[in-house]
Amino acid sequence: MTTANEKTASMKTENTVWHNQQISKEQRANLKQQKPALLWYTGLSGSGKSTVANAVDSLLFKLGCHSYLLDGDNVRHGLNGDLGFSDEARIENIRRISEVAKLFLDAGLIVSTAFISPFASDRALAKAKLEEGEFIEVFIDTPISVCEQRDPKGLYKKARAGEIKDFTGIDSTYDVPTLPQIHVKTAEQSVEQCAEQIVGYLISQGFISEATLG
Ligand SMILES: Nc1ncnc2c1ncn2[C@@H]1O[C@H](COP(=O)(O)OS(=O)(=O)O)[C@@H](OP(=O)(O)O)[C@H]1O
Ligand SMILES: Nc1ncnc2c1ncn2[C@@H]1O[C@H](COP(=O)(O)OP(=O)(O)O)[C@@H](O)[C@H]1O
Repeated sequence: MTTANEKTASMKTENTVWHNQQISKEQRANLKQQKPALLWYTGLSGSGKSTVANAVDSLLFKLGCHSYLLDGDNVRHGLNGDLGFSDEARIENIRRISEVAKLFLDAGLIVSTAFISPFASDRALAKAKLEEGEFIEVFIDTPISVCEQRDPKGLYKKARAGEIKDFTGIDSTYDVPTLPQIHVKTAEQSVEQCAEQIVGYLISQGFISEATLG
């Protein structure tokens, strides 16, 4: 398996030079009166990543925050449309997402990413790209039995019938987060409760302040 590190090492960047920009990340964030953060949602298919991340993004919007949501299915329609679901493709998927998220943080935004992101090593690499404290792992913890019962896209049914290979939780690995900053259980909490818990964390950690809320 090619790791993301090996991939980066093989990139042809010898003749490119980094340009510092005149406007800093801090200036951009100050203008928005918030601290950039990355809410990194992870969980099985059907666990509720998109639903909860959308609820959080809507709440942030209503509160006057500047945020953006990168959603798995949507990003795979464009930027990552060339990637499938082998281990290698998932690693490259998460590598690209973490780089895009980093750019959005640089623009001063509160970013949400909603991808299965099954491998702990890739989530650790995404975290390592950011400044201390900016990476907030949000574990959408939903038992596979509940995900399978919900089956909003009929994918578990197809995977069980052998029509989809390498399906997460069935014949492809999911590394359960060991120390997520935020842990929500969608089988026990409503969407609203999950969203309030997550936004509450952002307020308690100072990413959103009185100034942001006006
Ligand atoms: N084999 C297999 N395994 C898991 N998921 C599959 C698969 N094939 C298609 N899908 C659909 O793709 C969505 C997951 O894409 P991600 O980019 O989040 O996956 S990953 O992070 O690269 O593992 C996932 O979306 P969510 O249900 O929103 O998680 C599925 O709709
Ligand atoms: N508390 C909850 N939080 C999130 N989703 C929930 C909850 N209760 C039920 N659901 C339902 O579960 C499904 C989750 O689907 P989705 O958000 O697309 O998950 P994922 O993005 O992880 O694949 C949706 O149909 C949603 O309405």
